[in-house]
This record gives sequence, C-alpha cells and structure tokens, in this order.
Amino acid sequence: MARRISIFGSTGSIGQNTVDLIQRDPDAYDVVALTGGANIALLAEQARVLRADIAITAYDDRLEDLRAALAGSGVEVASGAQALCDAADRPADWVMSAIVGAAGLYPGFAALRHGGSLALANKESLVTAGPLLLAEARAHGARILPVDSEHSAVFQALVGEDMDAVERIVITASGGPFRDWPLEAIAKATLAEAVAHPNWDMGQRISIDSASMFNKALELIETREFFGLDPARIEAVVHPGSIVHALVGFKDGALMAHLGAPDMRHAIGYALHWPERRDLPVARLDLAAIGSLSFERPDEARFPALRLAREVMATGGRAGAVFNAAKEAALDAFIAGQIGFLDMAAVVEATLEGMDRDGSLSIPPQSLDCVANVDHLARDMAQRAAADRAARR
Ligand SMILES: NC(=O)C1=CN([C@@H]2O[C@H](COP(=O)(O)OP(=O)(O)OC[C@H]3O[C@@H](n4cnc5c(N)ncnc54)[C@H](OP(=O)(O)O)[C@@H]3O)[C@@H](O)[C@H]2O)C=CC1
Ligand SMILES: CC(=O)[C@@H](O)[C@H](O)COP(=O)(O)O
Ligand SMILES: [Mn+2]
Repeated sequence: MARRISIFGSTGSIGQNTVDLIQRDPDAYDVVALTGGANIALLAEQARVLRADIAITAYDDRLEDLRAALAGSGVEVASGAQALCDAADRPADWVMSAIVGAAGLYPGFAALRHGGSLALANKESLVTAGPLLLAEARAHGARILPVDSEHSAVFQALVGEDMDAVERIVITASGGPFRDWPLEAIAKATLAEAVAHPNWDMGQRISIDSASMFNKALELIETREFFGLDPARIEAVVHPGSIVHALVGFKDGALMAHLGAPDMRHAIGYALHWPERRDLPVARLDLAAIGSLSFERPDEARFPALRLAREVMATGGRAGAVFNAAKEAALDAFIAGQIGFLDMAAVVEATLEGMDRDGSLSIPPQSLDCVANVDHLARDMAQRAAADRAARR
C-alpha cells in the first residue's frame, strides 16, 4: 500500500531534496499536502507531478496565483498559517517538517496528532518548544525522526545502543565561510560572502547561520532536546570538510563516527525509510582521495553564538524561544543590510538580557501559545535592538 506523505516547505532546499527522493519511486507514495511560500511556480509544478491532494502557500496574497497555476489539475489550493495547520491535520503516515524558522512549529505540532512519523528538519521547533513537542509526540504515539545531518548521524550511531552507555555526543561544524577570517574581516562581511557555504547547498537563512555559527548553536540545543543529554556532555568541533557529521562517545572510550558525502538526501532518505536502509542516490566516499580529516576547537571569541547557546541551555525554560526569535529578527536585519554581521550576536545577547529583566526566562512555557507569545515579545525587542545598532552605524 502506498504511504501517505506530506511535505511542509516542499519548495525549499530540504523540500526539493525530499521531492527528489519521492519522485524516484512515485507509486510508493500518496502525496497528501505540499506547502511553500513565495515560489508558486515550483509549488504548482511539484503538486502536478506528485498529484498532491492539496497545495498551500503561506501567503494569502499569493493564493490566486497558486489557483491559476493549478487550474484544471484537480489539486485543491489554500493559503495562510491556519491552512498550513489544517493541512497538517490531514492524516499522513510520514510528514516532512521543512519550513524555515519558527513558522514551522505549529504545522509540525499538528502533524504529530496522527501518530505517524514526523521527519524534523525544522530545528527551530526543538529549540523553541522541545519539551512540548516531545510530549505531544508521546501523547499520540508519534515518532520524531531527525533530519538535520548531525542529529541523523547521532541517531544512526545510537541504533542498538543504550543511552546509559553514552558518555558524550560530538557534533561537527564546518566553520562556515569565515572559519579562518580575523574578527575585523568578519565584522565587515557582506551578505554574498555570508551565504556562500563551503560544503552544503542550503537555503539562504541556514547558510548565513552557518557562517555565524548560530546554526551550530541551534544544533547544540537541538541535540540536548532530542537526545536528553546533559549540556556538559555535548560538544561541537570544527571539521572543515563536512565528511564526519557527528560522533557518539561511549563509556568504554569508543567513539563511533558517522561519515558521508555532504548531501541531505542521505539524512532525508534515512528518515524516509527508517528503520530500513535503502539505496540512496548519494555519492560514495573515496577515503583515499579525501586523504585526511581535520578537526579544530571552535573559537568562541569570533563566534559568540556558541557561548550564547551554552547560556541558553543552562537557563532552560523560555530561553530557547527567545534565542531563536532574536536570532531570526537579527538575521532579517542583516539580510536587509541594516546591521553588520557581528551585530547579530550582540542583538541576540541584548534580547536574552532584556527578556530576563523580570526573571522569567527560566520558566518553562506551558503551551505553544505561550511559546508564540514569548517569540513575539523577543522578536519585537530584538528588532528595537537592531534598529538601535543600525542608527549607531
Ligand atoms: N537546507 C539544508 O540542507 C538543511 C536545512 N535544515 C533546516 O530545515 C529547514 C528548512 O531549511 P531550507 O530548506 O534550507 O530552507 P529554504 O529557505 O530553502 O526553504 C524554506 C521553505 O519554507 C517556506 N517558507 C518560508 N517562509 C515561510 C513561512 N513564513 N511560512 C511557511 N512556509 C515558509 C519556503 O517557501 P518559498 O521558498 O516558496 O518561499 C520553503 O518552502 C530549516 O529549519 C533549516 O534550519 C536543517 C539541516 C540542513
Ligand atoms: C546540512 C546540515 O545539517 C547543516 O545544518 C550543516 O550542519 C550546516 O553546516 P555548518 O556545520 O557549517 O553549520
Ligand atoms: Mn546541521
């Protein structure tokens, strides 16, 4: 029987890689919902090719374009944040959560109610609302499968292992395009320079987050939420080649590494076929051609996001939601050319401090609506901090 699948964020980098895998075996899947944002032409093409039941754009002002692009196809259309959640309410066996940013939280949460599998690329969901998301999955007998390459790697290294035997988890960081740049040069980095990831072909926002190492900061928190390890036992190591994705250290001293070509179709395919392994169209590593693998300690002076992540994990509660929202607002301001590259970390730090003036940062959010409220307040504060910095430039 065909598996019912939905892809949230199908027009993005992860979404397109997921569609690529699905298209290779179309009879195996019955596509329920595909969602996108502004890229209406691609969303409509995907919906036609995969014969989706419904295609949704996040933006109401793009609905008529989507309707026109899908006229005569038999594919239903809808728009807006509520329509995304309604689509997640449609039963599916496997759902890809690949919307970028906190906007992915509600649809992913709604998808858990069917008790199927949620393939989670949207790391922001775990950073902002990890305990709520995991509790919702437990309540409905649903499964969250990691898609982020490092977390997929850890998940694979843990197959058949007892968590009591795990001493530490090490996730790797490429170091991004500014890995060996001096601080003064990073301060003047342009958008084009920041988006040019050395190894991975990804969306604009995560590429810039890799350059600032905010991506790795989010991933440290994601690791903590996903695998429940004490933050002191979670490390990030710079590995410029992006060949080793993560390592799990066991109490007998063994360190199990996951290696693979930097191609997200591996992690997506692993989540798609789990618990089986199937053939995937990814390059096989030629270790002799690679020659050597190198590792470095991350430099927290040039990449303060890592220190901030440690502080967020120590605080717990709402700190993850504040951290992510402030980071998203600071990233918007950098992309808009309003603030410099290093201002992003300064904005996030100021927002974490500002949001803790009443001592509420460590209080756990009780509901998604509480997370959304914290997100809104933090975003607002971060926008003001960014505007202040912009005015001083
Ligand atoms: N790219 C990668 O290799 C990896 C990505 N991830 C994570 O996966 C997620 C997706 O990343 P990536 O694919 O790179 O991102 P992209 O920017 O390439 O794609 C994002 C997707 O979300 C849609 N979208 C954008 N804004 C909204 C919104 N407000 N509401 C609903 N949908 C929206 C986009 O639509 P449209 O383009 O049509 O506007 C697109 O479909 C992120 O959380 C990222 O951190 C994790 C590991 C690796
Ligand atoms: C592919 C993937 O999982 C990204 O999150 C990747 O980790 C980004 O590279 P950095 O290691 O540079 O952040
Ligand atoms: Mn990653």
